[in-house]
Amino acid sequence: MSDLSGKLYLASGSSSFEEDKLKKVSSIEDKDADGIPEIGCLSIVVLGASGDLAKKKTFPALFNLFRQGFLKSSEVRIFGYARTKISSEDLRERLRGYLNKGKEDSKEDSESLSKFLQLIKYVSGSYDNAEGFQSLNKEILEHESSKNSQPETSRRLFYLALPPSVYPPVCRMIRSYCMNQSDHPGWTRIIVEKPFGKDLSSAEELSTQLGELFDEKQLYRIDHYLGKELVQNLLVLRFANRFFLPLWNRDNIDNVQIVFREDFGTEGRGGYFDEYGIIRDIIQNHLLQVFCLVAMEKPVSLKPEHIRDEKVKVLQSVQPIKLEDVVLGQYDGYKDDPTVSPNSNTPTFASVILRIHNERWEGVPFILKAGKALNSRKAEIRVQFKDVPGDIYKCQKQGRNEFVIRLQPLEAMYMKLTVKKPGLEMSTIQSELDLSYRQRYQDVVIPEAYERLILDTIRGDQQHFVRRDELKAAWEIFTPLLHEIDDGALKPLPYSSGSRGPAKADELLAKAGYVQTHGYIWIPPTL
Ligand SMILES: NC(=O)C1=CN([C@@H]2O[C@H](COP(=O)(O)OP(=O)(O)OC[C@H]3O[C@@H](n4cnc5c(N)ncnc54)[C@H](OP(=O)(O)O)[C@@H]3O)[C@@H](O)[C@H]2O)C=CC1
Ligand SMILES: O=C1O[C@H](COP(=O)(O)O)[C@@H](O)[C@H](O)[C@H]1O
Repeated sequence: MSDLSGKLYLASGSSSFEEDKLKKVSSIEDKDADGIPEIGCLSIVVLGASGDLAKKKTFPALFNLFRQGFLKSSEVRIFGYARTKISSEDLRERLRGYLNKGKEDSKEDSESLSKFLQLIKYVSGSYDNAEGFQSLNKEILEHESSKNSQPETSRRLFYLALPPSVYPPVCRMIRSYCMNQSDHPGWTRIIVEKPFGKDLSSAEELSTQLGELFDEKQLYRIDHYLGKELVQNLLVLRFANRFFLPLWNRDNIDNVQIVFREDFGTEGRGGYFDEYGIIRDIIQNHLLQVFCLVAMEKPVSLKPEHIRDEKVKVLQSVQPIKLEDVVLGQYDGYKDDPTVSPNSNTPTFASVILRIHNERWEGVPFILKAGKALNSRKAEIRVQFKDVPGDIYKCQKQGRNEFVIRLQPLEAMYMKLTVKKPGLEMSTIQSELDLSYRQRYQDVVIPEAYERLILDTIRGDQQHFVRRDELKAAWEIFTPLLHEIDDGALKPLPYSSGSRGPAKADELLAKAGYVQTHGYIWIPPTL
């Protein structure tokens, strides 16, 4: 491998550890989505480096990419930026504990951690004045000149791990002081975190502000659910398997559930959460993205724009949400958090039925359900099929066929089906065809969502990021309901922490046509 100046990476001072890793990296990493070589000096700036997301997700993802050879010491420098006055060494020490998790024993990991930490430099400054960003730019330029990098080939990635209220000033500062001077093949790319606005008008306002500063091609609106292994598998599953093609429609499918459950509350994030609530935190983005991939039509090709075109179309086919199709809940004890308003009307649980007005899905309810402080932690898609017509085995009493995609934990797909009960008698039972990833792919470490999405950004692949019109269509669906909640017209029902959520949600599910299978439970296989 060589960069544009003809330097050989493997011969340019890389450690043997990195060399080994580099050899494992497939050649695809060297090209971006347009086929442009993805090499050259890379500066990654984490804005909000002192925060929660940065330490829990962003830096660990960068470390994993480094360990696997996707970020090379010879090219990369990582800059943390925030207002907090700490030194580079302080930041490295803060991060060490988070990056070390589960890896303390391996000498190889501890060496690579030290090397990774050395790539990090911290710059302190405010989010709305020139001085800090000029210092940041100076550091980036120093890095670029130390690598003899020209603007034509330099790459600058800005990760906004910040509250959305500061996106506009920060983006103005980046635009004014920190842009790479060339867009081709060098670049400047910006990753923005959700929530992108609070409703349709605020999201559009934010999109307009960012759109005045950057091209859509430079903006990567991250939704980390799009980086999860089984979410990335959805289109493959649907469009590369003959099994599913004829079944995936209103003739065969009775209802679809997309469910997110957490067994802990808002812990430490009560102030943020109370302003947003579960619909803005989880349903309008994460679950709706999954919904798109389950319900959209086949794209013309795998080009990011073709996929995103189909996502927009299905979102635009969603009918206005009816209030009778919504159940909200708030767990007991939520308001004990001093950062939460004592009169809060914010839902920590919601079950919402979406109905699609198109040829494939007319009449099939999609139930999107999310809750905090429930009795388990999992995220899954549950596709329930209709009853067998002319049921000579009386299977109906056993329960319906279901196809379940378990996004987390313990990634799996299983199909619940009726089989003959083994033995002399002719009777039927529910069983499953099971593809459990931990058992089937024992040697594979499933990458973290953030890891994959940051790598996609470096490669210039926007497929798994939210496009502006997609975001608008998503807010169009939920804004009327959110305004009803914000105005207090819809109240959350109380539920006990550690429960299934409000009983009304199960009633809504039954009303939507979901038939619970009694006496059957899927048990993830053990190795
Ligand atoms: N934390 C998580 O698990 C997740 C977070 N996100 C999103 O990621 C982004 C960052 O989240 P998170 O790290 O939790 O946020 P934090 O509240 O930890 O904020 C990040 C940093 O931003 C600065 N900051 C905080 N509040 C303000 C403010 N009002 N004005 C200016 N600067 C401020 C602080 O740095 P300093 O004071 O040093 O400048 C802080 O360390 C948000 O958009 C969030 O919605 C998305 C998914 C999950
Ligand atoms: O975006 C968010 O996601 C997390 C859940 O992410 P997961 O990958 O662990 O499922 C959620 O806890 C948080 O409230 C929300 O902001």
